[in-house]
Amino acid sequence: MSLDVRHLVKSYGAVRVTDDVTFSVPAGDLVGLIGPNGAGKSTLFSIVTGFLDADAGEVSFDGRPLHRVSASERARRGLVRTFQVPREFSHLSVRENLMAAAPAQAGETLSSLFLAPGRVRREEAALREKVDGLLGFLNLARVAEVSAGQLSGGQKKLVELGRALMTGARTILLDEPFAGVNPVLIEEISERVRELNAQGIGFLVIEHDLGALSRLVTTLHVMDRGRLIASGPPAKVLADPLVREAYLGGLS
Ligand SMILES: Nc1ncnc2c1ncn2[C@@H]1O[C@H](COP(=O)(O)OP(=O)(O)OP(=O)(O)O)[C@@H](O)[C@H]1O
Repeated sequence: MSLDVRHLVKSYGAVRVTDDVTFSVPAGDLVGLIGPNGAGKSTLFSIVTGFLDADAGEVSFDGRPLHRVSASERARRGLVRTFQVPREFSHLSVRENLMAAAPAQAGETLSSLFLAPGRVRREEAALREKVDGLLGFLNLARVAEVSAGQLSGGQKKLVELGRALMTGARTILLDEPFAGVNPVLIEEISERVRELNAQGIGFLVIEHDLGALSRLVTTLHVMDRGRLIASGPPAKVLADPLVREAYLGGLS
């Protein structure tokens, strides 16, 4: 399902945090979004996934405009984000975190518990099977019963990915999946993303680890001070003098 962002504008006071941003994530593509601190990347994610309203511009998913569509409805349609700081339920186990991310089940209404017990049982069995499958796929089976708050940074990122997958997402926006993650788990997360992408799930990934991101994505978009300044294959984009200048400027 393609994601299309057209002429997106968002200001805080006099500062344009996203300034006429236009780009697409074609269905099933693997795309990176980079830029110096404060460039506007996370704000863009929040607008695309419905956590924040834009001042102007349009976001469409699968050809349908998302104007006034809530974040939860966007998730139901298959467009889901993760957060820079994972938002797991720290006191719940990893398994419970995944269960809690599933779309509403028939068993959650009291009436269907009485009127359709067979359906409720079937849905619960299917849910358990899905969670077991994901725990195995994400290499989290060993820690399934551990409180999510006790996991390493990288494992928490895997739980976030698992929670996104539980919703049935078709396009997932990952906000800094490698931040605070050790190199071994960075490779593991990358591999899982590649496998999911091979199954047709599209990704848009914000990341400051440009080496790991470049090995993962086919296209990079670069933001600087709210504007999109470059797009293309990673090697070409990272060699672009305008991009190098943006990063050096950001470091000074
Ligand atoms: N609620 C807000 N009110 C005012 N300014 C904000 C708000 N949220 C973000 N900003 C500002 O908007 C700009 C863009 O922030 P944003 O978090 O989108 O950047 P980013 O590219 O994701 O940065 P980083 O890589 O550091 O996470 C920053 O200057 C930030 O201070």
